[in-house]
Amino acid sequence: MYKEMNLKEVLIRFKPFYKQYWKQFVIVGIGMLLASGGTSASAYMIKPILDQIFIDKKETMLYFAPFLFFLIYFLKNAGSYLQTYYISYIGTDILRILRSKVLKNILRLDMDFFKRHRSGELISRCTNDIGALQNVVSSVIPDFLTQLITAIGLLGVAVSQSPRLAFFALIIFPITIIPLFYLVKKLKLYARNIQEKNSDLLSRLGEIFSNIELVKANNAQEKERQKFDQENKSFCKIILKSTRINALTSPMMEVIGSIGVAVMIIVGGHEAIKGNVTVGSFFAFISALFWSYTPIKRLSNLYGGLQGAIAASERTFYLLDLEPEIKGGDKELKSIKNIQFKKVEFAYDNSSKKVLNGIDFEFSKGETLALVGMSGGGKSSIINLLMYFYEKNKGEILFNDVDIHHFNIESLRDKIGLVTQNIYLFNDSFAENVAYSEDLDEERVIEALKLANAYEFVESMGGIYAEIKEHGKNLSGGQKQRIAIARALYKNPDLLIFDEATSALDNESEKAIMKTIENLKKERLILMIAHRLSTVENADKIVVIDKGQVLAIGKDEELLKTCELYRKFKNKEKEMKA
Ligand SMILES: Nc1ncnc2c1ncn2[C@@H]1O[C@H](COP(=O)(O)OP(=O)(O)OP(=O)(O)O)[C@@H](O)[C@H]1O
Repeated sequence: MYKEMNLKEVLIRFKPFYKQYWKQFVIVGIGMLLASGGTSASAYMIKPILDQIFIDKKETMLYFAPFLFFLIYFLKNAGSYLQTYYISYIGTDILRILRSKVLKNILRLDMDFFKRHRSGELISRCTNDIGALQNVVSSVIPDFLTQLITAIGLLGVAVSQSPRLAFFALIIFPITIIPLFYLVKKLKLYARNIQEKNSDLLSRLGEIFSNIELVKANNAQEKERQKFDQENKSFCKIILKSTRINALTSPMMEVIGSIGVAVMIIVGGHEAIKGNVTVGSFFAFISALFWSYTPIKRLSNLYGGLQGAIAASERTFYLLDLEPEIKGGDKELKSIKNIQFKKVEFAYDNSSKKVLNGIDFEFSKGETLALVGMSGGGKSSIINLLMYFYEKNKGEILFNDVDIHHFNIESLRDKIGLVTQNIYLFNDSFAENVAYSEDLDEERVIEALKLANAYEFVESMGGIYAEIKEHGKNLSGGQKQRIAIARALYKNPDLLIFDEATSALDNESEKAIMKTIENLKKERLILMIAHRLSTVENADKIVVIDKGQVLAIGKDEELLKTCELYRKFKNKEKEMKA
């Protein structure tokens, strides 16, 4: 699904982000040089201390050396501080930008994308994956660079003390690296699996909590826990596998490395006995070699950590690169006067199963159009196409005689107010919920609430600035629906769409809202879907949809005469009422 990347590709992708931080990078560079140089300088100091103080017994060195030691350690640690803080600053800030870019791009994507990905998975991508990158950018990469410079510096000291001994060391050194390659490959694979399992885990939790009523009503707590446990177990299993490999790297390298150091003691000891190197040089050499072992070992561990970042980068850049298929055009939709469907065909997911198969209808400003028909007939799919959530496969959807694909998507959706069965409320005040995407205007909020027959109950709950808690859990189904209707009305759209929007209302409220809708229609187009035919019998046009096709179009009394399916629906409703 996402393109595999190597470290170089990941670093290249980060390049545009790095540019603005050049000043901080200069400070980090100075810090790194000081920190790494300090370690090498301490190793280098061993030779003059041993040779001049202990062997040549020079007293001046006795006073000079401790001062130099303090200075070296001061600079080394000041460098370490500068490097740690500024690299963390760069990392944190880059990831703040990246997180925001990822969300911006995700929000641009087609509705289809959101149907294919579970929300838990997307949350995990925006938090865990980017969190993994943060850890790496602000700690692993700088640590990696410091350790690398330190190791090079120390090896330089070793070479300067005795090139002959260093030559032996350099033969042994690569042997310790070989097993690393195998381990690192494994670590990358595990890192990718860990991130996938983690997002599975979050998705499952998200599903449990958002369906909590269903879970409790069916006493499915135990079943859900068992399903969660399975995911939880496989998540832990993969973490342990990765930890095992990670934990193995360092000891393995140390054991192999100790053989190398043992050989160096024999060879170096011989050289010292023969007088080819001074005692100071020998100790400086061995110290540099010993000390270089710590950064090399750390490097191997950090390289393992980098694999996690590469896997996280693959997933993050995949999201950042995704393009919506529905792009729309440049034309601004200023107002809607007329809407026409001409032989529209549509299938979800490019499948061969056509959900709409040649839909034709038309309606204009001042008219109410109702879509009725059997469940699964394709009514909501028509609305999905009108909102441009999906692209039709064939035919034309015309707004004022111009096809939908010419219009800028934002300008199109600005002109449409959509109220669906699913009500979305935010933990915010009534006023904020009604004004939602637009600026809050108190008078307009009150007017919209009054039109939606909701002002009275909002007043009784503390007024328009009272908070809606837990996504509307303190409201009844009908109350929530009235807030959603007020939100659609606040936008003052040209086209109002009600998809089963009055189904949760009692008869009184429904009648009141239908009256409002009737008053609103003069300046607008109204599209309604309703299972209760009584709701739509006053519509100017009723379109009977069956199996993705238009069976008949007409007013209530016409359809009662001409359309058998409509008659059947109407009779069924009468029987139910009786
Ligand atoms: N996102 C989707 N992906 C794939 N198929 C879908 C999707 N949404 C709906 N369908 C299918 O499209 C067909 C038409 O569904 P649609 O929701 O448009 O019907 P409807 O007339 O609005 O039904 P209802 O009255 O029950 O809401 C159904 O067979 C449904 O299974």
